[in-house]
Amino acid sequence: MSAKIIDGKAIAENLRNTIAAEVADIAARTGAQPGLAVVLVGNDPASEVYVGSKARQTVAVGMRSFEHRLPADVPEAELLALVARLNADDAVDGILVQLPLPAHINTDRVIEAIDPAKDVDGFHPVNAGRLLIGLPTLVACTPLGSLLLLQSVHQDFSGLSAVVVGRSNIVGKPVAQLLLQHNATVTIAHSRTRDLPAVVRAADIVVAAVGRPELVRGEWIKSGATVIDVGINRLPQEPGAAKGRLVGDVAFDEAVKVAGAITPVPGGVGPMTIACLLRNTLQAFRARRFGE
Ligand SMILES: NC(=O)C1=CN([C@@H]2O[C@H](COP(=O)(O)OP(=O)(O)OC[C@H]3O[C@@H](n4cnc5c(N)ncnc54)[C@H](OP(=O)(O)O)[C@@H]3O)[C@@H](O)[C@H]2O)C=CC1
Ligand SMILES: Nc1nc(=O)c2c([nH]1)NC[C@@H]1CN(c3ccc(C(=O)N[C@@H](CCC(=O)O)C(=O)O)cc3)C=[N+]21
Repeated sequence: MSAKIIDGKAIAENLRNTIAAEVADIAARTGAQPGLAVVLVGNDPASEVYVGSKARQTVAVGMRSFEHRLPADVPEAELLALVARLNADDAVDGILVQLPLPAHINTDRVIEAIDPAKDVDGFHPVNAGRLLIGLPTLVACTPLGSLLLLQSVHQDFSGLSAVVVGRSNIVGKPVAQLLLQHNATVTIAHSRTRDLPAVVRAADIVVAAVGRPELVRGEWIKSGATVIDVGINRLPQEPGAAKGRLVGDVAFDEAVKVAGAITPVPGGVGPMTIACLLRNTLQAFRARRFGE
């Protein structure tokens, strides 16, 4: 038996279409338009690609896109000053500072400088804390996208055991919180976990957010489990190829034979991340301008 492939690309497109319709409706009624500011420090080629596609999709759903590019050696104070200007700019509803930042910049300080009401990444301690407590908030895009993909398979997670591999603040921890909030029984595994294959084998839902190409093998997966592969790993370039192949944290070809449903890489969580960024921007816009 072969797993159902969860089509993140198609689900993301649906979500973007819904957002575009709502943006058009609000524009027709009020003349107001949501705005998203993306800040890129340095010129990492992968980040350039993401920032470019974010800007394109922002405009495609009818929002304003503001791109700010700063040199890799920009002083931290200058980045903080830009964030302060964006906080004060009424045309800006969402602010995203692309990570990772160069080593001389204190990432926590930059994240904490963002107005929580405009923190469409959901990384600010206020928003992370609200998620933990179960208050309405801006939820980090990749975790939210992962949840929406899971909800395309499972109505409810009651009685299901979920294993999240990875405990980063931007993916692992918030994914685990969302799963818990939706009644899964959640285990968080990481680099110090003993016998990871056995831990994963117990899971009805596996979320892999590790950053290790194809770490999770097919034989680790319980038959019929749902697998969400968050990993985006670029393999070394083969001779003659333009680019290295993109693979997830799960050995897809093996896991697809065992799982009940699985996300591909590319075309899984990645496209959902950007769609959820637009969703969060619309949410922040409504909250700021209409108090919704
Ligand atoms: N699709 C998307 O939109 C996005 C994809 N990603 C991708 O998701 C992946 C994870 O990203 P991120 O959370 O930022 O990564 P981090 O490097 O911040 O965290 C990785 C986590 O994996 C754990 N880990 C590392 N090696 C192992 C191992 N051998 N066994 C078990 N656990 C291990 C680490 O454990 P410990 O804490 O003990 O060190 C850590 O908790 C990456 O591939 C990244 O590219 C990230 C963001 C968005
Ligand atoms: N402040 C901040 N917020 C982020 O959300 C953030 C970030 N920094 N830094 C980097 C990571 C990574 N990330 C991705 C977004 C989209 C795809 C995506 O669309 N991937 C496509 C393929 C893209 C390709 O071909 O390279 C896919 O999986 O199908 C991937 C990864 C957001 N991140």
